[in-house]
Amino acid sequence: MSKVININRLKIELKKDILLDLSFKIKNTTALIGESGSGKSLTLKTILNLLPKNLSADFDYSSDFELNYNNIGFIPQNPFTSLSPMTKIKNQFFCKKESMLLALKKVGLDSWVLERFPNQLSGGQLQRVVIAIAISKKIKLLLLDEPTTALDEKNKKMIIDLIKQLATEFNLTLLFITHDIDSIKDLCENMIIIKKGKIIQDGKTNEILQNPNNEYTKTLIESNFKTRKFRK
Ligand SMILES: Nc1ncnc2c1ncn2[C@@H]1O[C@H](COP(=O)(O)OP(=O)(O)OP(=O)(O)O)[C@@H](O)[C@H]1O
Repeated sequence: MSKVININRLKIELKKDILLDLSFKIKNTTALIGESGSGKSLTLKTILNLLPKNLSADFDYSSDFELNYNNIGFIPQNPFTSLSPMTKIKNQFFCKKESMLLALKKVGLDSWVLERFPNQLSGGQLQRVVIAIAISKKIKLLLLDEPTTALDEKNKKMIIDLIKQLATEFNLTLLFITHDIDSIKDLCENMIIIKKGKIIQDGKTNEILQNPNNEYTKTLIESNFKTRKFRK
């Protein structure tokens, strides 16, 4: 079983305005869903200790491990900008070559990647490299910020399937942030819906999809399925 992280209090203020006020559990595979501006990135930045200085944070959590650089992997939205462009892939890992090769193998890549620069790889390959770097660190929690947004449909599915497989194999706890319910419905067991910095609904993904208890959740679900039909 993966570890549960209890976010007891996550409150972010900008002067007198409360931007975020949440408490929730990150359990197994959990998705945090909300429209633009709802507070998804602020939640991630707080967990990663990367909050801008103009904001004040009241953050309290409990878990079996510390939320720090060694235990957390982060997969950002855009693989094209998340790696250093002038640095060969082999120098973007922070481990021995043996561990690099092992991690690359887990994401379906090989040693040839190590001598390349990021702009010599495709989006799908780059996102796999980013995932390989994360798992090479023996992390416990994987944070994902819309990791498939910059990818085409084929790569999207490949990355979601890969994350699912690695989460099981490495016993990772996942927090997947997105506005796209469609991308997480087969991956995340639990779902938290946020609006304007507050939790609107949370529970099992399949139960929420079958029984959204408010208009906002319904709209998020419907807009996803509409977009999907439109794309076909
Ligand atoms: N550094 C900051 N200073 C002031 N306000 C901020 C700052 N960062 C974020 N905010 C505000 O906090 C709210 C939540 O922002 P956040 O970036 O977490 O949204 P989001 O859900 O990630 O949106 P998106 O899906 O568009 O990325 C927004 O109203 C935003 O304007």
